[in-house]
Amino acid sequence: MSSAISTNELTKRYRGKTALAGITFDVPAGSVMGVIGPNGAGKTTTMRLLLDLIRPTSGYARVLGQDPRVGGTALRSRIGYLPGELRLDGRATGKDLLTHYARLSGRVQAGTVEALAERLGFDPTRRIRTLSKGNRQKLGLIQAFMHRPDLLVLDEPTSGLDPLVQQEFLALVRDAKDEGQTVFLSSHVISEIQQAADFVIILKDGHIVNSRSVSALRSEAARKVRFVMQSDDLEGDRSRITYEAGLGNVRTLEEESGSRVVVEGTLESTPDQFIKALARLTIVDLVIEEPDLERAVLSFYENDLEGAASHAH
Ligand SMILES: Nc1ncnc2c1ncn2[C@@H]1O[C@H](COP(=O)(O)OP(=O)(O)OP(=O)(O)O)[C@@H](O)[C@H]1O
Repeated sequence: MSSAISTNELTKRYRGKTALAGITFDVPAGSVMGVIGPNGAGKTTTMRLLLDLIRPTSGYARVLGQDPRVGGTALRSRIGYLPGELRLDGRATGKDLLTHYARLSGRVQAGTVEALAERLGFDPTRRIRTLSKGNRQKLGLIQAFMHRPDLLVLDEPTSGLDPLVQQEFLALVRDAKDEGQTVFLSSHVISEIQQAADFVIILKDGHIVNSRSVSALRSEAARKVRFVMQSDDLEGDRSRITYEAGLGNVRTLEEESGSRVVVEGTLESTPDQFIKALARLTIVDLVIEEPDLERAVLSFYENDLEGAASHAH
C-alpha cells in the first residue's frame, strides 16, 4: 500500500531547543492515523512541517508523494488542514469565509458546505467574531473537509466540541476513510483515537515512544475484571482464579451475609481461558471492562526514556 505521509528522521530545532528529535513514520494511504502525546510533545510541529508552514532542521517528509517544500498550492489544495489554534476574527460571516476559501481551492462541490454545516450544527450566517470556541472549531472543520481533500491533517480536531458534535466529527472521519481519504489527527485523549484511528503514534518530548495499530494496543492493554461468586472454599477458588483462569492482582472481598465473594483483578489470560475456568465456579455477576488504553499510553509516557534512547541509535 502506498503512503500518504512518510517521514525520515524529521527534525526541528529552535535555537538549541529540540521540538522534534528525528521522527520516522508512515501513514498508509486510506488509513486514519492518530498522534497522541502530552503538551509540548511535538504534535503541532509535525503537522506544521507536513504543511510546509515551517521547515525541518534536518530529515524530510513526503506528503502525497511530494516534498512539501516544493509541492506548492497544487499539493496544498489536496490537503485539508485544521490548525490547532484558529485565528479568526472579523465582521465577515462563516459563509463569507468559506466561500472565499472555496474560491481559492476551486474544488468545492455545490451543497457540500451546507451539508457539513448541517451535520455539525453550524450557523454560517453568524459573524465570525461572535462565534464561541466550539463554533469556530466547527468552521475550521468545515473548511478542512469541504473540498474532499486526499489528506486531512487535523490538529486537536475535537477541542471545544460538545460530546454530540464530537460523535458527528468521528462519523465524518469514518466517511472520509470510506471515500479513500487519509486522515492524520492529533489528540490528548486516547478514547478518541481509539474510536477514530487505525494506527497510533505516541509522541513525547519530540520522540516517537511507540507506534502500533490501535487493535494491537487494545489487545496489550490490561482489562479489569470484577465478578461475584458463591464460594464455600475460598482458598481453592482463589487458586483456581489465579492459575486456571489467569487473573492477576486478585483481590477478594467476602460479603457480610452468606458465602458471596467479590473478586477483582486484571485479565492476563485470553477471555476464552478465563471464561472456561470460571464456568466451574458459581458466578452471580460478571463485568469485564474495556481495555484500559489510557493507562497503556501513560505507561509509554513514563517509560519513554528507554524508548527515546533506543530510537537515538
Ligand atoms: N516557534 C517556536 N519557538 C520555540 N520553541 C517552539 C516553537 N514552536 C514550538 N516550540 C517548542 O517545541 C515543542 C513542541 O511543541 P508542539 O507545539 O509541537 O507540541 P504539541 O505536542 O503540539 O503540544 P500541545 O499538546 O501543547 O499542543 C515545545 O516544547 C514547544 O515549546
